[in-house]
Amino acid sequence: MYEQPIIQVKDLNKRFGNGCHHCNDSAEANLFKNYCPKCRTIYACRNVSFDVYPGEILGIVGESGSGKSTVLQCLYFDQEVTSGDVYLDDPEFEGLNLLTLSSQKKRYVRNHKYGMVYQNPVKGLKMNFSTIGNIAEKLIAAGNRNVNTMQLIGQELLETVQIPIFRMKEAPRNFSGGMQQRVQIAKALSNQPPLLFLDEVTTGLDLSVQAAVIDLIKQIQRELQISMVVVSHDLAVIRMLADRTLVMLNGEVIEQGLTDQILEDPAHAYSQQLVYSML
Ligand SMILES: Nc1ncnc2c1ncn2[C@@H]1O[C@H](COP(=O)(O)OP(=O)(O)OP(=O)(O)O)[C@@H](O)[C@H]1O
Repeated sequence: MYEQPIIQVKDLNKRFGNGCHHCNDSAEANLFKNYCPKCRTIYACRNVSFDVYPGEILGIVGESGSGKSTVLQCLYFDQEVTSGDVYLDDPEFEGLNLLTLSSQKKRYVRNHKYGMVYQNPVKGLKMNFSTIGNIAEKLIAAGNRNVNTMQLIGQELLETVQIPIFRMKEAPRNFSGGMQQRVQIAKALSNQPPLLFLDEVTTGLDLSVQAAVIDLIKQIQRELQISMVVVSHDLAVIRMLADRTLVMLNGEVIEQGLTDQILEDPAHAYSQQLVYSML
């Protein structure tokens, strides 16, 4: 049976700067890497298009500065896009380009339909709130009001991400990097979003903690069947997590396909370099 993508992203563009006649007319031809050598406008992502299917993990891999985080930030409305269309398979938003919604509606989408785990936990958590308070914050934003229910949901989520319940009143600033990422994951899952964005969630963690966070993400995907977009500069992380992968370079998607296919037979020279550097 043909399955409808949970999210469709079409021709997403984000530039930092106004552009000039040199790059506006023909960005493709006149850029050096991802910027215009005349006006220094940065074309952080250019014509990025992809679909994510229900229960699928889509990986986005590429070197630092290739535009991976910008794509997630545009989808999560942290950045205003320059142009592009994003459609969610949801009766509430049928046929609506999410990028053109009012800020109130965008907030609604963030609170009810999306979860986000940032590379830097400081962006995703209130470091001085209690851990359970951080989860409650997202639950309240999603419309929950019953304190007992929120407490129960919070405890269940902390169990899922293996944070001891007796530490739930502690602030995340007391926790290790791996624990902070786990709290972010619990918070992101609290509104039961159909779609989760994860930005370099294992970067900066030591190898055994990285492996534990990756196992947790796989377990969540298996048990909850949430669709995910996982961004990493590390192809080894993408290999462990993603069903399909986009390879980005200088703001563009240069290759996409099944992760196994890209690993076995990378078509683009840059993807080949990424794969060989992993061996
Ligand atoms: N607020 C900003 N102002 C100007 N340029 C920006 C801004 N944010 C990102 N950029 C530029 O956009 C490009 C893409 O950055 P982005 O952070 O998306 O890359 P990335 O692939 O996620 O790399 P990293 O993993 O190092 O964050 C880079 O050239 C970056 O310098």
